[in-house]
Amino acid sequence: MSADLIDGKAFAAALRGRIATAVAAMKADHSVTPGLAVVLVGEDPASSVYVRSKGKATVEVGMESFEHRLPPETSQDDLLALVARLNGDAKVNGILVQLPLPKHMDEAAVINAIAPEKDVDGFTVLNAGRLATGQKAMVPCTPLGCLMLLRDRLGSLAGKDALVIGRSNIVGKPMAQLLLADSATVTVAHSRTEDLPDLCRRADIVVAAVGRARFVQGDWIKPGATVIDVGINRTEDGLVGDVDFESVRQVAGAITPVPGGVGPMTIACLLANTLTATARVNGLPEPEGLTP
Ligand SMILES: NC(=O)C1=CN([C@@H]2O[C@H](COP(=O)(O)OP(=O)(O)OC[C@H]3O[C@@H](n4cnc5c(N)ncnc54)[C@H](OP(=O)(O)O)[C@@H]3O)[C@@H](O)[C@H]2O)C=CC1
Ligand SMILES: Nc1nc(=O)c2c([nH]1)NC[C@@H]1CN(c3ccc(C(=O)N[C@@H](CCC(=O)O)C(=O)O)cc3)C=[N+]21
Repeated sequence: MSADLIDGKAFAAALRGRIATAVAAMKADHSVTPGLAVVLVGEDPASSVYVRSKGKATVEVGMESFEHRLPPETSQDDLLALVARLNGDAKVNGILVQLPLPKHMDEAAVINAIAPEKDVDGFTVLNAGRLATGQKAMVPCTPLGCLMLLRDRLGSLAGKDALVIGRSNIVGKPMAQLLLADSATVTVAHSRTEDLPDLCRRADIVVAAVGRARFVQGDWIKPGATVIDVGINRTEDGLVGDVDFESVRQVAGAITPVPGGVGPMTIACLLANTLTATARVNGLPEPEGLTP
Protein backbone atom coordinates (compact mmCIF):
# COMPACT_ATOMS: atom_id res chain seq x y z
CA MET A 1 0.00 0.00 0.00
CA SER A 2 1.20 3.46 -0.80
CA ALA A 3 -0.17 6.69 0.65
CA ASP A 4 -2.18 9.21 -1.35
CA LEU A 5 -0.23 12.37 -2.08
CA ILE A 6 -1.74 15.56 -0.71
CA ASP A 7 -1.09 18.07 -3.46
CA GLY A 8 -0.44 21.30 -1.59
CA LYS A 9 0.82 22.97 -4.72
CA ALA A 10 -2.47 22.41 -6.56
CA PHE A 11 -4.58 23.29 -3.50
CA ALA A 12 -2.58 26.51 -3.08
CA ALA A 13 -2.98 27.41 -6.76
CA ALA A 14 -6.77 27.02 -6.48
CA LEU A 15 -6.78 29.13 -3.30
CA ARG A 16 -4.75 31.86 -5.00
CA GLY A 17 -7.24 31.76 -7.88
CA ARG A 18 -10.14 32.41 -5.50
CA ILE A 19 -8.16 35.21 -3.85
CA ALA A 20 -7.44 36.82 -7.24
CA THR A 21 -11.16 36.80 -8.05
CA ALA A 22 -12.00 38.44 -4.72
CA VAL A 23 -9.24 41.03 -5.15
CA ALA A 24 -10.56 41.95 -8.61
CA ALA A 25 -14.07 42.38 -7.17
CA MET A 26 -12.77 44.50 -4.31
CA LYS A 27 -10.97 46.77 -6.75
CA ALA A 28 -13.95 47.05 -9.10
CA ASP A 29 -16.67 47.50 -6.47
CA HIS A 30 -14.85 49.44 -3.76
CA SER A 31 -11.67 50.86 -5.38
CA VAL A 32 -9.63 49.12 -2.70
CA THR A 33 -6.36 47.33 -3.58
CA PRO A 34 -4.86 45.12 -0.83
CA GLY A 35 -1.19 45.82 -0.14
CA LEU A 36 1.39 43.56 1.53
CA ALA A 37 4.74 44.81 2.88
CA VAL A 38 7.52 42.27 3.40
CA VAL A 39 10.59 43.29 5.39
CA LEU A 40 13.84 41.35 5.14
CA VAL A 41 16.83 42.23 7.30
CA GLY A 42 20.11 40.73 6.12
CA GLU A 43 21.02 38.52 3.21
CA ASP A 44 20.19 34.94 4.19
CA PRO A 45 19.86 33.25 0.76
CA ALA A 46 16.88 31.02 1.72
CA SER A 47 14.97 33.99 3.18
CA SER A 48 15.76 35.98 0.07
CA VAL A 49 14.18 33.26 -2.10
CA TYR A 50 10.97 33.20 0.01
CA VAL A 51 10.69 36.97 -0.03
CA ARG A 52 10.98 37.02 -3.80
CA SER A 53 8.37 34.27 -4.27
CA LYS A 54 6.01 36.04 -1.83
CA GLY A 55 6.38 39.27 -3.83
CA LYS A 56 5.66 37.47 -7.09
CA ALA A 57 2.58 35.67 -5.70
CA THR A 58 1.29 38.95 -4.25
CA VAL A 59 1.41 40.73 -7.62
CA GLU A 60 -0.10 37.70 -9.40
CA VAL A 61 -3.32 37.91 -7.35
CA GLY A 62 -3.59 41.63 -8.09
CA MET A 63 -2.32 42.97 -4.77
CA GLU A 64 0.35 45.61 -4.27
CA SER A 65 3.70 44.36 -3.01
CA PHE A 66 6.09 46.55 -1.01
CA GLU A 67 9.49 44.99 -0.42
CA HIS A 68 11.92 46.41 2.12
CA ARG A 69 15.42 44.92 2.18
CA LEU A 70 17.61 46.26 4.96
CA PRO A 71 21.32 45.59 5.59
CA PRO A 72 22.20 43.04 8.32
CA GLU A 73 23.69 45.76 10.56
CA THR A 74 20.39 47.73 10.66
CA SER A 75 19.67 48.90 14.21
CA GLN A 76 16.56 47.73 16.02
CA ASP A 77 15.41 51.36 16.32
CA ASP A 78 15.62 51.82 12.55
CA LEU A 79 13.62 48.61 12.01
CA LEU A 80 11.02 49.74 14.57
CA ALA A 81 10.81 53.09 12.77
CA LEU A 82 10.07 51.28 9.49
CA VAL A 83 7.40 49.13 11.16
CA ALA A 84 5.81 52.28 12.62
CA ARG A 85 5.79 53.90 9.18
CA LEU A 86 4.15 50.80 7.63
CA ASN A 87 1.59 50.72 10.48
CA GLY A 88 0.58 54.25 9.49
CA ASP A 89 0.57 53.69 5.73
CA ALA A 90 -3.00 53.23 4.46
CA LYS A 91 -1.78 51.42 1.31
CA VAL A 92 -0.25 48.69 3.47
CA ASN A 93 -2.82 46.19 4.79
CA GLY A 94 -0.39 43.45 5.80
CA ILE A 95 3.11 43.52 7.27
CA LEU A 96 5.46 40.53 7.37
CA VAL A 97 8.87 40.82 9.01
CA GLN A 98 10.84 37.80 7.81
CA LEU A 99 12.25 35.65 10.64
CA PRO A 100 14.78 34.92 11.95
CA LEU A 101 16.09 38.44 12.59
CA PRO A 102 19.79 39.13 13.16
CA LYS A 103 20.98 38.22 16.67
CA HIS A 104 21.31 41.83 17.88
CA MET A 105 17.53 42.30 17.58
CA ASP A 106 14.79 41.51 20.10
CA GLU A 107 12.48 39.51 17.85
CA ALA A 108 9.46 39.70 20.16
CA ALA A 109 9.77 43.49 20.47
CA VAL A 110 9.85 43.91 16.69
CA ILE A 111 6.95 41.52 16.05
CA ASN A 112 4.80 43.09 18.76
CA ALA A 113 5.35 46.54 17.22
CA ILE A 114 3.29 45.42 14.19
CA ALA A 115 -0.28 46.75 14.32
CA PRO A 116 -2.40 43.66 15.17
CA GLU A 117 -4.84 44.32 12.30
CA LYS A 118 -1.86 44.25 9.85
CA ASP A 119 -0.18 41.23 11.50
CA VAL A 120 -0.75 38.82 8.61
CA ASP A 121 1.70 36.31 10.14
CA GLY A 122 -0.43 36.17 13.29
CA PHE A 123 2.72 36.33 15.44
CA THR A 124 1.87 39.24 17.76
CA VAL A 125 0.89 38.40 21.33
CA LEU A 126 -2.57 39.82 20.71
CA ASN A 127 -3.29 37.52 17.77
CA ALA A 128 -1.69 34.52 19.50
CA GLY A 129 -3.87 35.20 22.55
CA ARG A 130 -6.99 35.60 20.44
CA LEU A 131 -6.31 32.28 18.73
CA ALA A 132 -5.70 30.56 22.07
CA THR A 133 -8.96 31.94 23.52
CA GLY A 134 -11.15 31.27 20.49
CA GLN A 135 -11.54 34.90 19.42
CA LYS A 136 -11.34 36.21 15.86
CA ALA A 137 -7.61 36.45 15.10
CA MET A 138 -5.08 36.65 12.31
CA VAL A 139 -3.93 33.01 12.17
CA PRO A 140 -0.31 32.02 11.36
CA CYS A 141 -0.05 31.05 7.69
CA THR A 142 1.72 27.68 7.89
CA PRO A 143 -0.64 26.13 10.49
CA LEU A 144 -3.65 27.60 8.66
CA GLY A 145 -2.44 25.97 5.44
CA CYS A 146 -1.97 22.63 7.23
CA LEU A 147 -5.50 22.89 8.69
CA MET A 148 -7.00 23.50 5.26
CA LEU A 149 -5.24 20.42 3.85
CA LEU A 150 -6.33 18.27 6.82
CA ARG A 151 -9.98 19.33 6.60
CA ASP A 152 -9.99 18.77 2.86
CA ARG A 153 -8.67 15.25 3.36
CA LEU A 154 -10.54 14.19 6.49
CA GLY A 155 -13.62 16.39 6.74
CA SER A 156 -14.22 16.72 10.47
CA LEU A 157 -11.18 16.44 12.76
CA ALA A 158 -13.36 15.97 15.85
CA GLY A 159 -12.11 13.18 18.10
CA LYS A 160 -9.06 12.43 15.94
CA ASP A 161 -5.83 11.76 17.78
CA ALA A 162 -3.41 14.44 16.54
CA LEU A 163 0.31 14.65 17.28
CA VAL A 164 2.17 17.89 16.59
CA ILE A 165 5.94 17.43 16.70
CA GLY A 166 7.50 20.82 17.52
CA ARG A 167 6.36 23.63 19.84
CA SER A 168 7.60 26.79 18.13
CA ASN A 169 5.52 29.95 18.34
CA ILE A 170 5.29 30.12 14.55
CA VAL A 171 4.28 26.53 13.73
CA GLY A 172 3.85 23.96 16.52
CA LYS A 173 1.89 25.97 19.10
CA PRO A 174 -0.60 27.64 16.73
CA MET A 175 -1.04 24.29 14.91
CA ALA A 176 -1.97 22.66 18.21
CA GLN A 177 -4.45 25.50 18.94
CA LEU A 178 -6.15 25.10 15.57
CA LEU A 179 -6.43 21.32 15.93
CA LEU A 180 -7.83 21.75 19.43
CA ALA A 181 -10.37 24.30 18.19
CA ASP A 182 -11.47 21.65 15.66
CA SER A 183 -11.96 19.21 18.57
CA ALA A 184 -9.04 16.92 17.82
CA THR A 185 -7.33 15.31 20.83
CA VAL A 186 -3.97 17.03 20.64
CA THR A 187 -0.51 16.02 21.85
CA VAL A 188 2.49 18.33 21.38
CA ALA A 189 5.91 16.66 21.29
CA HIS A 190 9.31 18.38 21.51
CA SER A 191 12.97 17.63 22.12
CA ARG A 192 12.36 16.48 25.70
CA THR A 193 9.51 14.12 24.78
CA GLU A 194 10.05 10.50 25.80
CA ASP A 195 8.97 7.62 23.56
CA LEU A 196 8.11 9.76 20.56
CA PRO A 197 7.76 6.69 18.28
CA ASP A 198 5.14 5.23 20.67
CA LEU A 199 3.19 8.50 20.82
CA CYS A 200 3.32 8.72 17.07
CA ARG A 201 1.93 5.20 16.60
CA ARG A 202 -1.31 6.31 18.29
CA ALA A 203 -1.85 9.34 16.06
CA ASP A 204 -4.43 9.59 13.28
CA ILE A 205 -2.83 12.91 12.31
CA VAL A 206 0.89 13.71 12.50
CA VAL A 207 2.17 17.23 11.85
CA ALA A 208 5.97 17.31 11.77
CA ALA A 209 7.60 20.72 12.39
CA VAL A 210 10.96 19.70 13.81
CA GLY A 211 13.66 21.11 11.54
CA ARG A 212 15.47 17.75 11.20
CA ALA A 213 15.75 16.12 7.80
CA ARG A 214 13.80 12.83 7.39
CA PHE A 215 13.27 12.59 11.17
CA VAL A 216 9.87 10.83 11.33
CA GLN A 217 10.18 7.13 10.42
CA GLY A 218 7.77 4.76 8.69
CA ASP A 219 7.64 2.33 11.63
CA TRP A 220 6.35 5.17 13.87
CA ILE A 221 3.23 5.63 11.76
CA LYS A 222 -0.21 4.15 12.41
CA PRO A 223 -1.43 2.50 9.21
CA GLY A 224 -3.68 4.89 7.31
CA ALA A 225 -2.65 8.01 9.26
CA THR A 226 -2.53 11.45 7.64
CA VAL A 227 0.98 12.94 7.71
CA ILE A 228 1.67 16.65 7.19
CA ASP A 229 5.35 17.49 6.66
CA VAL A 230 6.15 21.12 7.47
CA GLY A 231 9.94 20.69 7.38
CA ILE A 232 12.14 22.50 4.89
CA ASN A 233 15.70 21.13 5.02
CA ARG A 234 18.35 21.77 2.41
CA THR A 235 20.54 18.67 2.07
CA GLU A 236 23.01 17.27 -0.45
CA ASP A 237 20.05 15.48 -2.09
CA GLY A 238 18.13 18.75 -2.36
CA LEU A 239 15.12 19.97 -0.38
CA VAL A 240 13.67 17.35 2.03
CA GLY A 241 11.08 17.46 4.80
CA ASP A 242 11.09 16.39 8.45
CA VAL A 243 9.47 13.10 7.40
CA ASP A 244 11.29 10.14 5.88
CA PHE A 245 9.04 10.21 2.85
CA GLU A 246 10.00 6.82 1.35
CA SER A 247 9.35 4.76 4.50
CA VAL A 248 6.34 6.77 5.73
CA ARG A 249 4.49 6.61 2.42
CA GLN A 250 4.41 2.79 2.69
CA VAL A 251 2.28 3.03 5.85
CA ALA A 252 0.41 6.34 5.90
CA GLY A 253 -2.97 6.90 4.28
CA ALA A 254 -1.97 10.31 2.95
CA ILE A 255 1.14 12.47 3.04
CA THR A 256 2.28 15.91 1.89
CA PRO A 257 5.42 15.96 -0.27
CA VAL A 258 8.34 18.38 0.14
CA PRO A 259 8.54 20.42 -2.00
CA GLY A 260 4.96 20.92 -3.19
CA GLY A 261 3.11 20.37 0.09
CA VAL A 262 2.90 22.82 2.96
CA GLY A 263 5.30 25.46 1.55
CA PRO A 264 3.00 26.71 -1.23
CA MET A 265 0.07 26.73 1.24
CA THR A 266 2.02 29.08 3.52
CA ILE A 267 2.34 31.64 0.74
CA ALA A 268 -1.30 31.26 -0.36
CA CYS A 269 -2.46 31.72 3.25
CA LEU A 270 -0.33 34.85 3.57
CA LEU A 271 -2.30 36.30 0.66
CA ALA A 272 -5.54 35.05 2.22
CA ASN A 273 -4.70 36.84 5.48
CA THR A 274 -3.81 40.02 3.60
CA LEU A 275 -7.19 39.95 1.86
CA THR A 276 -8.99 39.28 5.14
CA ALA A 277 -7.11 42.15 6.83
CA THR A 278 -8.03 44.49 3.96
CA ALA A 279 -11.71 43.53 4.14
CA ARG A 280 -11.79 44.03 7.93
CA VAL A 281 -10.11 47.46 7.92
CA ASN A 282 -12.48 48.69 5.18
CA GLY A 283 -15.61 47.28 6.78
CA LEU A 284 -16.23 44.99 3.77
CA PRO A 285 -17.58 41.44 4.01
CA GLU A 286 -14.78 38.90 4.49
CA PRO A 287 -14.41 36.49 1.56
CA GLU A 288 -15.42 33.00 2.69
CA GLY A 289 -13.09 30.05 3.20
CA LEU A 290 -9.97 32.06 4.00
CA THR A 291 -10.11 31.87 7.79
CA PRO A 292 -10.55 28.92 10.17
N1 LIG B 1 6.79 24.98 4.92
C1 LIG B 1 6.73 26.15 5.53
O1 LIG B 1 6.00 27.02 5.10
C2 LIG B 1 7.52 26.39 6.75
C3 LIG B 1 8.47 25.48 7.10
N2 LIG B 1 9.19 25.61 8.26
C4 LIG B 1 10.09 24.51 8.59
O2 LIG B 1 9.48 23.74 9.62
C5 LIG B 1 10.46 23.23 10.51
C6 LIG B 1 10.17 23.69 11.92
O3 LIG B 1 10.23 25.09 11.97
P1 LIG B 1 10.13 25.90 13.35
O4 LIG B 1 8.93 25.49 14.10
O5 LIG B 1 10.34 27.31 13.03
O6 LIG B 1 11.45 25.31 14.08
P2 LIG B 1 12.05 25.52 15.54
O7 LIG B 1 13.48 25.17 15.44
O8 LIG B 1 11.64 26.83 16.09
O9 LIG B 1 11.29 24.39 16.39
C7 LIG B 1 11.59 23.03 16.24
C8 LIG B 1 10.84 22.23 17.26
O10 LIG B 1 11.18 20.86 17.09
C9 LIG B 1 11.52 20.32 18.35
N3 LIG B 1 12.51 19.26 18.22
C10 LIG B 1 13.81 19.38 17.90
N4 LIG B 1 14.42 18.18 17.94
C11 LIG B 1 13.48 17.28 18.31
C12 LIG B 1 13.49 15.89 18.55
N5 LIG B 1 14.60 15.17 18.43
N6 LIG B 1 12.35 15.29 18.92
C13 LIG B 1 11.21 16.01 19.05
N7 LIG B 1 11.14 17.33 18.85
C14 LIG B 1 12.26 17.96 18.49
C15 LIG B 1 12.05 21.46 19.17
O11 LIG B 1 11.91 21.16 20.54
P3 LIG B 1 12.36 22.16 21.73
O12 LIG B 1 11.28 23.19 21.78
O13 LIG B 1 12.39 21.29 22.92
O14 LIG B 1 13.68 22.72 21.33
C16 LIG B 1 11.17 22.60 18.71
O15 LIG B 1 10.00 22.69 19.47
C17 LIG B 1 11.80 23.68 9.92
O16 LIG B 1 12.26 22.68 9.06
C18 LIG B 1 11.42 24.92 9.13
O17 LIG B 1 12.33 25.17 8.08
C19 LIG B 1 8.96 26.67 9.10
C20 LIG B 1 8.05 27.63 8.78
C21 LIG B 1 7.28 27.59 7.56
N1 LIG C 1 7.77 36.15 9.29
C1 LIG C 1 7.91 34.98 8.68
N2 LIG C 1 6.83 34.34 8.17
C2 LIG C 1 6.96 33.14 7.53
O1 LIG C 1 5.95 32.56 7.07
C3 LIG C 1 8.27 32.58 7.39
C4 LIG C 1 9.35 33.29 7.94
N3 LIG C 1 9.15 34.46 8.58
N4 LIG C 1 10.60 32.78 7.85
C5 LIG C 1 10.88 31.56 7.11
C6 LIG C 1 9.71 30.62 7.10
C7 LIG C 1 9.78 29.59 6.00
N5 LIG C 1 8.66 29.88 5.13
C8 LIG C 1 8.39 29.22 3.92
C9 LIG C 1 7.54 29.74 2.97
C10 LIG C 1 7.36 29.11 1.75
C11 LIG C 1 8.03 27.96 1.45
C12 LIG C 1 7.85 27.32 0.11
O2 LIG C 1 7.17 27.85 -0.75
N6 LIG C 1 8.47 26.16 -0.15
C13 LIG C 1 8.41 25.46 -1.42
C14 LIG C 1 9.79 25.21 -1.97
C15 LIG C 1 10.62 26.45 -2.12
C16 LIG C 1 12.06 26.12 -2.34
O3 LIG C 1 12.38 25.39 -3.30
O4 LIG C 1 12.89 26.59 -1.54
C17 LIG C 1 7.77 24.08 -1.24
O5 LIG C 1 7.83 23.57 -0.10
O6 LIG C 1 7.28 23.54 -2.20
C18 LIG C 1 8.87 27.42 2.39
C19 LIG C 1 9.05 28.05 3.62
C20 LIG C 1 7.97 30.93 5.62
N7 LIG C 1 8.50 31.39 6.74
